[in-house]
Amino acid sequence: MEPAQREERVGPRAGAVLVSRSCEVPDVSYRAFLASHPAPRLHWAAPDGLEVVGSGAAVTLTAHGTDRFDRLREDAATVFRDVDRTGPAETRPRFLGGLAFDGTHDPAPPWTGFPAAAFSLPEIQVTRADGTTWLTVRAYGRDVSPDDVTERLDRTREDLETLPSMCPSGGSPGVERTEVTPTKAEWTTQVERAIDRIADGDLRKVVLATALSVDLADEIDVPGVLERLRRTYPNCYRFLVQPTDEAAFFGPPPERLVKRTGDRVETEALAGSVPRGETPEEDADHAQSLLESEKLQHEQRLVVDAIMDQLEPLGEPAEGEQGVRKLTNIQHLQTPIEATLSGDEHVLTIVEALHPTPAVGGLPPGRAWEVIRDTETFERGWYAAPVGWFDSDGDGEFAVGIRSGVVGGRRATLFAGNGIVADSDPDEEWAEVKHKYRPILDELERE
Ligand SMILES: C=C(O[C@@H]1C=C(C(=O)O)C=C[C@H]1O)C(=O)O
Repeated sequence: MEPAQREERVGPRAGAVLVSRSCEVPDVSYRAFLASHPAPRLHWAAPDGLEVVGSGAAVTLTAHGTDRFDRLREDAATVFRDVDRTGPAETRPRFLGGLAFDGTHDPAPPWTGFPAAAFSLPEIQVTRADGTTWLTVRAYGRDVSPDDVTERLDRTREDLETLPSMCPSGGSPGVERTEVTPTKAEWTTQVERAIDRIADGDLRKVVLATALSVDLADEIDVPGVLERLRRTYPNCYRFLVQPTDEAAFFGPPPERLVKRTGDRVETEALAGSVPRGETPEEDADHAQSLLESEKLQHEQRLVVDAIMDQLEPLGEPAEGEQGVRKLTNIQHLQTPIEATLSGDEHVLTIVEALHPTPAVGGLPPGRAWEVIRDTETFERGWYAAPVGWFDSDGDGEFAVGIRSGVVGGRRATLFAGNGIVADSDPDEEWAEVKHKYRPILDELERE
């Protein structure tokens, strides 16, 4: 099914028009859509509503370096300058994509095809919002014919009707071998060194991550996995960023980095973790220990205060009531934070101000990043970095790309990290990190 995989990315250009046509369609299986459309493929689902799936890229914005956010905002403004579109607000152009953890990221394997920032407007997109499903077809260029786009919309609508509404489950690929970086012994040394640095006084918290390299017995059915994650992690985001057939980054992250709607900003501090219990009593005991732990409350407080400080220059932040966020495999301390913007700040500006929060970086941020770079022996790539969408008004929503992995062929690399503070215990932190692999690892292992 069209469109064919493209070698070349189409970037923003002066004088080009974005032509977009949409129509309402009967609900479509996202899994079937993804399975029958080639890369580039994108998927975004927020737990409270918007679900988007797309194939092809009418236009792609990429950026590298410390000014990558400025570059994205400017290039997006160029694309949005001339838009010819039909359809309701739900189908307005939303750039979907994300960024690498670090602006100077170099796309070496397993991150082939993932620049330091990349956002696209899919050529074919299905949007589900407020119980309605829409199909959108787009083209971008200097001599795009709107009639051609309308014709393509009609053809694509017919194609969609032939998609099965349910597909048989592809099953799990099976795991042949796993290798974790660092080893348990190396991790213990890394955590002890981080604790020493904290004792020295120039570091308060650092999030150290691990990478699990997995050799698969078979190729993975990513659309099938995303469909199953909808059921196993219903209160999480779900995303897929797949620039080519060679590499797909995906996962069910629980953490919101930011949602901007007009002058309203919603974010959260999510830090401090305990396992779920086997019984309701054990589960409640774990939750209680989470709330009562001085160490975990300290970790959470550092994140809340940092986010409040990071938002302060942009508006008026307000801290909500702390609670326990229960996921299928783990529970976290969570504090919602809201802000009213004082100016018309683009969601990318807020992303830039917040990323990385000390939930995935540390404190102070510059020092923590130095420690991460000195310590971790693999590239974070897009792990723990912003993934989401933005529109022409500067509204948008981003998750933190954790509980995630990048897969190509029969090799998957999963990532998981944990916040290290003064009284961290390497063994406990190790056990906790392993829990964070579960959402994807469970899908890779054969039942
Ligand atoms: C870094 C990760 O998770 C983050 C770290 C947490 C912690 O230290 O307790 C909890 C939630 C996330 O903000 C991860 O999942 O890889």
